[in-house]
Amino acid sequence: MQQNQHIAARLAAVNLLDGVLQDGRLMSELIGTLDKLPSDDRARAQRLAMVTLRHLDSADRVLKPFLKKKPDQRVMNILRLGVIELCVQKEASHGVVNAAVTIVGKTRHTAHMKGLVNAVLRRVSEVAPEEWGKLPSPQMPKWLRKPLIEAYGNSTIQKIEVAHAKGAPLDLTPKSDTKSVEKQTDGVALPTGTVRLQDAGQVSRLPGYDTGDWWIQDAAAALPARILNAQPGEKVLDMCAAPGGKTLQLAAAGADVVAVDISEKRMARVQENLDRCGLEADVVVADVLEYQGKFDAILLDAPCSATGTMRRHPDLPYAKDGSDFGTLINLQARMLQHALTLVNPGGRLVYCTCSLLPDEGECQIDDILQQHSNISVDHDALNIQGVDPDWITQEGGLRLRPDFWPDQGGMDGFYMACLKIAD
Ligand SMILES: C[S@@+](CC[C@H](N)C(=O)[O-])C[C@H]1O[C@@H](n2cnc3c(N)ncnc32)[C@H](O)[C@@H]1O
Repeated sequence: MQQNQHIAARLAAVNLLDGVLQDGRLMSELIGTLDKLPSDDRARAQRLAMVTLRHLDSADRVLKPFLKKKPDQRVMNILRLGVIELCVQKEASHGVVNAAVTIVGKTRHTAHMKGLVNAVLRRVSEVAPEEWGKLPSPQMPKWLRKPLIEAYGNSTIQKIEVAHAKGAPLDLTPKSDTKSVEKQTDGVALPTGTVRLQDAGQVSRLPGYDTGDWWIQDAAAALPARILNAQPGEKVLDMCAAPGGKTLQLAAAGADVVAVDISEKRMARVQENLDRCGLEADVVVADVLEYQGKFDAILLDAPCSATGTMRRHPDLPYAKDGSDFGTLINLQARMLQHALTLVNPGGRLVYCTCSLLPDEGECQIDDILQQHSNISVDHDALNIQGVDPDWITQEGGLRLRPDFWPDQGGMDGFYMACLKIAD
């Protein structure tokens, strides 16, 4: 029975890999396919698929000498999963090889590859686990690596790849008191006030979850709202708000917050989070491009490539190929232009994206500054606790990268800038 369950989880992991690598779908879109599995198997399947995607380049390097010709994608994914189980999960070789052979035998068009899978994984199990630690960090796919090397240079990209391979810890934003959240969760407070947990386990079981003392938010993602520095009673618009980490920060600061997002489903999560944390905001489902009103301060967290979140979402560079980035860059520019019409004179706007691509960050701000003589960058806004002056860019924004804070567990890639609108 136990053995069958493990086969079920491994089979589901291979199906997830097929979904990402063959069909170009994100893991978040595929999770629903696991609904029939018991929760332990579901978690195991997701974990196995995520670790395999995170180390895909290394798994392929290990397999290459043992394959005269690359087999079809499904067989390749079964082999990749086997390599990861042997080299990362350190599972016993007989169980890994038997499971892989069983899975390859389950599908008619791959069943004839049982012998190859058996032979390759047996040979991998003899040499690879020891060699694994000597491999370079897995590289991201070329379509993304190339523009990022152009933007940051080869050595920075190598450091970012080291950070991606490590994955991400769990970061919490305290509702009010950092010290008590640090103590309650046994976490460590980072210089910017985020509390970081290395081995969190199930989030809803952590102390302070039910009482809404904190919410999950990467340390980098917590900075745009800190830079906006909303004041009690100020009228603040959170554009593109769901799932609501920044809405919660703005509401916790005592601002009068309107949170707008086009996704009804995601906005239901914003309301749930507000309720859990005992905070209030006006939650509106709408297209921000059509939304009207006047505000003292605006936070625009525009939809983007999400390339800054790859350490958390290793499926992203495989499910995407960059073909939709032009549309996103255009949408960001339109949202930014519209947002500026909603700010009161003398007000401020923080623009941000969880992207590593300068086209979605620095270039958007450069364009706005060229087009509007009444708008300037608020350099003083970046003067907040824990922000390293080295992170400040030429035009006055903040460029955050996964390779920053390497000894503390890194941070997501992010860009943000605070714009001032003249009176
Ligand atoms: C980067 S996420 C926002 C994350 C959020 N600010 C937070 O901190 O939790 C981008 C959001 O933009 C929303 N979005 C995309 N196009 C939109 C539009 N035209 N109008 C409103 N929201 C939109 C998506 O539904 C998504 O929730």
